[in-house]
Amino acid sequence: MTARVSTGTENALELRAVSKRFGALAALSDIDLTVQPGERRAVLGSNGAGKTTLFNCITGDFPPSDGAIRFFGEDVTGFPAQERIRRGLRRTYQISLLFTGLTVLDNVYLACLGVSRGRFSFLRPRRSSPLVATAEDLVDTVHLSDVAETRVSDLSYGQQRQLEVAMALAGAPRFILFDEPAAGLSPTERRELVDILTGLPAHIGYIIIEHDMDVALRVSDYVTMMHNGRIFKEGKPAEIEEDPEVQALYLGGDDSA
Ligand SMILES: Nc1ncnc2c1ncn2[C@@H]1O[C@H](COP(=O)(O)OP(=O)(O)OP(=O)(O)O)[C@@H](O)[C@H]1O
Repeated sequence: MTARVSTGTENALELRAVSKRFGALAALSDIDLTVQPGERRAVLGSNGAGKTTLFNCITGDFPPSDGAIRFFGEDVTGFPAQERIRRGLRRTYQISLLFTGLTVLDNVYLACLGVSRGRFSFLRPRRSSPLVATAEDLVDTVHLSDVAETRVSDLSYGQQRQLEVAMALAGAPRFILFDEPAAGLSPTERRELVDILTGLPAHIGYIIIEHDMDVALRVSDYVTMMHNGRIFKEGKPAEIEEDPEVQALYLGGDDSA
């Protein structure tokens, strides 16, 4: 496996000895993780491995029990979620958070409005608003221009997941956490999502939690495998794919690693 060490330059994300306990349960134990700017990282692991807990600690949805988290060099361990968003961190959730009665464009516009500090307005968006143009660009980035004026409730499930990617792109993020964006998608929808993720601007790094090994390996530069709240393996996609221990865990259902 390729070793990942800090180069001394500013990393996008750096976790040092991060642990999270829920009572007696250690959901995360001693996690060290370094992700460089623009890097695309997949986090894989069985149910309960601690992947979503890892995201929650990084976003500030809840604090770690121990350890430190740095975002582009700044210690954000004690920062509330909103402060991390202001610094360019975004996430998507397993559960959809879309306004289903509004159009695709309105959803993205509202996401842009929500992250543009101090510019709240109760008026309907005007076509001339710069934020509308930004929202249109984001809709295009996720291949939804043809349905920009369609209500979200009339979109396919796959299109709704694409829309969630657009919403995460609002407000010029530097880093995005994608929580199982391919879950429930058809093979065609998965290919579309892979195209969208691999086509994102190069400066935007991300971590993607993904159960589908094929999707994870295609959209990432580097892979972190978790099991029982710990990192047990890291490497490039090709190394992970060929690793016998990973194969045993993923294909054989071995729970003893
Ligand atoms: N708020 C919480 N309170 C108590 N236990 C929790 C909480 N959140 C997570 N856990 C527990 O922590 C462990 C890790 O859960 P987590 O959701 O992070 O795993 P995961 O790898 O994301 O799994 P999945 O793939 O099923 O989403 C599990 O045993 C879970 O039951």
